[in-house]
Amino acid sequence: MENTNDFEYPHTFILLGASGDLAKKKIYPTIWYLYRDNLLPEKTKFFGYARTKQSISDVREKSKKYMKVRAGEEEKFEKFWQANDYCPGSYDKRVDYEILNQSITKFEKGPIANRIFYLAVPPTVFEDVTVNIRNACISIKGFTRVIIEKPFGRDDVSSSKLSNHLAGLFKEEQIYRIDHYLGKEMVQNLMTIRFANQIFGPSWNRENIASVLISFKEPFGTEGRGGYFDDFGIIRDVMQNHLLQILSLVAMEKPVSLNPNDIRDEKVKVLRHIRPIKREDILIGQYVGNPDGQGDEKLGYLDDPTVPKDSVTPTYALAVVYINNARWQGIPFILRCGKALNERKAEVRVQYRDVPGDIFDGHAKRNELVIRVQPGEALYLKLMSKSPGMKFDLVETELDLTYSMRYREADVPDAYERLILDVFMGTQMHFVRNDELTEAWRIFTPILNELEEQHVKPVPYTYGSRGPSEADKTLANYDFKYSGSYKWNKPTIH
Ligand SMILES: NC(=O)C1=CN([C@@H]2O[C@H](COP(=O)(O)OP(=O)(O)OC[C@H]3O[C@@H](n4cnc5c(N)ncnc54)[C@H](OP(=O)(O)O)[C@@H]3O)[C@@H](O)[C@H]2O)C=CC1
Ligand SMILES: O=C1O[C@H](COP(=O)(O)O)[C@@H](O)[C@H](O)[C@H]1O
Repeated sequence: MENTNDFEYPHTFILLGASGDLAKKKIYPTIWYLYRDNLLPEKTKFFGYARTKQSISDVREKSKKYMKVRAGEEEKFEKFWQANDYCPGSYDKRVDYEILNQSITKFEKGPIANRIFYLAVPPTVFEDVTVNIRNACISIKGFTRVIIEKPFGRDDVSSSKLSNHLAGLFKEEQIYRIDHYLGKEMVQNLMTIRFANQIFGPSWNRENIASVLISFKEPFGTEGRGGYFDDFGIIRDVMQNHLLQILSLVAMEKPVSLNPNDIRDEKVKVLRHIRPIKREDILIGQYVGNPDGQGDEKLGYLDDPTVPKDSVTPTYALAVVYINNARWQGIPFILRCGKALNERKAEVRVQYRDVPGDIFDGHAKRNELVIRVQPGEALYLKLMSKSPGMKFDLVETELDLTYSMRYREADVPDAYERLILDVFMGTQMHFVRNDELTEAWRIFTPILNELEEQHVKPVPYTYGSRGPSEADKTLANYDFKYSGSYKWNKPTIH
């Protein structure tokens, strides 16, 4: 067949679960921004599909407050909604998908037309939806691509069942598993930082690096979403996917090329060197209310009415993984994530070893390369310098690449914008391949089972704190040194 991967052909983007939260808060705004910026094929038609009986005007109304329309963009915004349609239907009845198919076909003029399905639906209907797309809706004159959202199962067995199910319906190159952290600017920058700078390559190993800390922090709790969360917990929600994806980009060997499969081959390879996490290598926590806090901060996880009163689901976890290869053997990679903490932050800290043969009476602190994913993308390298002036003292300082200062005009796109555009373009570099998923579950399933079977009680930490007090001791035990003496002189913008 002719290469159909061309933006001149008609494309249809079908959003299943169009009545849901993700759709209104994230996907409709995202496709609008892509449309507004003329990034999509000109002949793109959008279809919403869900059980709710409503019109496209209702969808528009519900997503209105999440979509930014700047002055002068009103006309384009109207055109965007004219390119949208909504088709109500059930998830399990083939006949409804046949009606959807007929509606899509009406717009597919010409010999070639492509379809992209975005599954913003709960896992319970996932199998029905994919079977019905395959049976009634695939494009017969172009490509069909399917975007799926986590959870990709809840352990190795359920994930492999899901993978087998999908493999029976679509080829791997048709499946786009979203981990939205792979769409974030600084996560995408990891490969560039590592492989386009000779300064880092030679020291990126066990001889020079003492430990690596990869953190995710959120300043809010489950806020009524505890029902979903309680079945998964923070390890499945954040650590097994987002943090492990970051780890594989930090630790993998240089890929043969930028070809998506060459990159994903290296990511899988590094994961294969990790043994499953052991009980002694993990600390779990659950937040409790802060009586002195404001509003929601007063409430602990167990106060969420959608959470069982005796739940032992962790809302915080710190786990250490070791990569048993020549580059990293013995070096702790510390993954740390939690909800209801003191701040919103996602970052990687690569901490170098102490300087050998110290001539500065122990005043030389460790170098640390910090890759700040959010908020406020930044890359800074903490280093020692002579204090300016007559004295010969040491001062802790940094080489600082703060994006908002260095790239003032740059517009850093949202993760979903990049990822959805990638699907139109057919590049799978920033999507999770099936074998990556298998490895991720191999590493995490035994500890998840052990924690659940033994009903291990998480340690309490206060809403709004930095997490369980034990965590800093654990970090120190795994050779992550915090001196507490570094001060950042925030530059002022002139
Ligand atoms: N370009 C930029 O944006 C730059 C920003 N900065 C800012 O300067 C400030 C300080 O820099 P930073 O790199 O964070 O350096 P620090 O070494 O001062 O702090 C590092 C982190 O260590 C953690 N920490 C605090 N107490 C302990 C402890 N007892 N044991 C172990 N860890 C501890 C905290 O994070 P946690 O609670 O997550 O553990 C803290 O953020 C930050 O706000 C940073 O964002 C600095 C340079 C450049
Ligand atoms: O996948 C998830 O990520 C969000 C955090 O995403 P971010 O882009 O805002 O950092 C988290 O709140 C949610 O629990 C989790 O499922």
